[in-house]
Amino acid sequence: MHRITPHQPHPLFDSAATGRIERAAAATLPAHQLMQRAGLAVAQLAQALAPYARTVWLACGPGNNGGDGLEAAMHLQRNGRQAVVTWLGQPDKAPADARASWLRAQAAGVQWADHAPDQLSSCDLCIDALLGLGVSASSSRAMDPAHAMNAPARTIDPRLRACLSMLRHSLAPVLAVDLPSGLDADTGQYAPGLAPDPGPPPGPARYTLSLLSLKPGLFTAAGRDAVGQLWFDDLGVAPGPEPPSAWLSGPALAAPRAHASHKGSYGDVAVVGGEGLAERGLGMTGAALLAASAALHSGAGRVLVALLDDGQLPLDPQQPELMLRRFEALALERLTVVCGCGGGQSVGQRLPEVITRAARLVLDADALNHIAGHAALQALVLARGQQGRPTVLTPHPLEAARLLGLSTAQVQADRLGAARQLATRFAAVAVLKGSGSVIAAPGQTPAINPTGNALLASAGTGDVLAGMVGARLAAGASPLNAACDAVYAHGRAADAWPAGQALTAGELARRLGR
Ligand SMILES: NC(=O)C1=CN([C@@H]2O[C@H](COP(=O)(O)OP(=O)(O)OC[C@H]3O[C@@H](n4cnc5c(N)ncnc54)[C@H](O)[C@@H]3O)[C@@H](O)[C@H]2O)[C@@H](O)CC1
Ligand SMILES: [K+]
Repeated sequence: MHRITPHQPHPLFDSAATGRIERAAAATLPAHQLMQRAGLAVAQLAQALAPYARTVWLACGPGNNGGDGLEAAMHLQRNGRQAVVTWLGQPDKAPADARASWLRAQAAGVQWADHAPDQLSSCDLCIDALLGLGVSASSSRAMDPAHAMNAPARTIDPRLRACLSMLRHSLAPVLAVDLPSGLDADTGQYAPGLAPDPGPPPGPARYTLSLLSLKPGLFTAAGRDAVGQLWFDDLGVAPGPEPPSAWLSGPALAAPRAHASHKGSYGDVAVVGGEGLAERGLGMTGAALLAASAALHSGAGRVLVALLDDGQLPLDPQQPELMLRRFEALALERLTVVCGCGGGQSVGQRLPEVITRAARLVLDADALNHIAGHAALQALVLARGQQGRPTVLTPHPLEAARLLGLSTAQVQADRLGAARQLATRFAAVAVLKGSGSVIAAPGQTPAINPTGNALLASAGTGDVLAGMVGARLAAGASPLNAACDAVYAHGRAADAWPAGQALTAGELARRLGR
């Protein structure tokens, strides 16, 4: 068992893949073995997290997730804790493993209760074993048109609802078994009717022990807020031939710079964007300058900026290293172009040339919005991808929704699926930004980024990311590596941000080289 941190990459397995791993393992093991290992792991982590807990309340659902909780209750009771169990299952309807663990918990003398004990203190512990992987199975059935047509909306057992509410409002720490209950292991979204009430995320003392595999939903969408501190136990089972459904990104290997190198060794980035104030009264040159600053501080050899402001700004006195250029003066065929940051309406007329001529290309913000509205531009992006010319798209969920002709909610409902769809549709690397950014490339296993936090929810941080991707592409990284490394470093910079200091995009860009 170990704690999961962003320092290392990990393979992720969705609910279907986890099911296959489980069935393969179960076929070679004595009956009930996996649940016994799961329950023991839960009890061990519970005791390590709450060594002074006298009482442990275990909320156990009707399926095998509840079975893990019952098994853990037996160990905790035997180890001298008062294990108080609320079990929502029924002996005659429970899966065989869960029923066996119920019998073992009974024999150990756990206490049965309808709800959480009143006197739980912050030293005690709650264990959330209500729902695990079963939620994903029910969600995928609900999304299957064949079932969705006839399936009535699921009614939620009021006892389940009450237990969920107690856990979510608990002052005692909460350890979730396998997944925070209600969270879909594949999408990181809560199943209908099981989401917590809107409001700030749960308190700090929240833990999740993922069993057998790490699942994508733990790391994206609502997953990151829900899981708290994440632990993993593989239950002694290797994934075998099962390919990962996704990867959790890790840090890039440091690439030392040769002494015998010069600015030309690290490539030229050209930023095309930043509509001027004169155009429509909406000055957006700052966005392009932020992207350029990020490229500069990420190590690009030279950074050129073609502002869409009719030459109003000849020099950025804060960043004299940036070389301002008229768009017509850019030798696009030799450049890595970052296009769209603050591009407004003006970027539209530059896009056909940029898309067809740029050697390497990052498309962001208004470039993406224009492309979404113009089928001819979409065809040009696809064509360059099909010619094998490096292209990275960096949409946030709304931009992704426009590109795919979906709603933002549909994109968020399946972030991995949406990123994969974008990558296929445009033969490009797609970075779907947001909590747990997803990076997808055509025909490759997608990655989820583990770094970053809500400090990044401020104006201009997306422009900084686009510049970072551009710098890596210019230095020769593949589009997928450039995107994964930039997203990771962007989040890492936010994670290392000094407490109590506001994160601004300009400062974020300046800190990148440190
Ligand atoms: N699959 C595995 O690899 C292993 C599974 N184990 C445990 O078993 C769990 C999976 O067990 P199950 O497949 O029995 O599933 P769960 O126990 O997660 O859920 C099944 C129950 O939840 C109900 N349910 C599902 N979706 C619901 C929704 N949207 N609203 C309300 N109720 C809903 C179902 O009706 C069913 O009663 C794992 O998460 C893990 O904790 C472990 O014992 C070890 C091995
Ligand atoms: K759970």
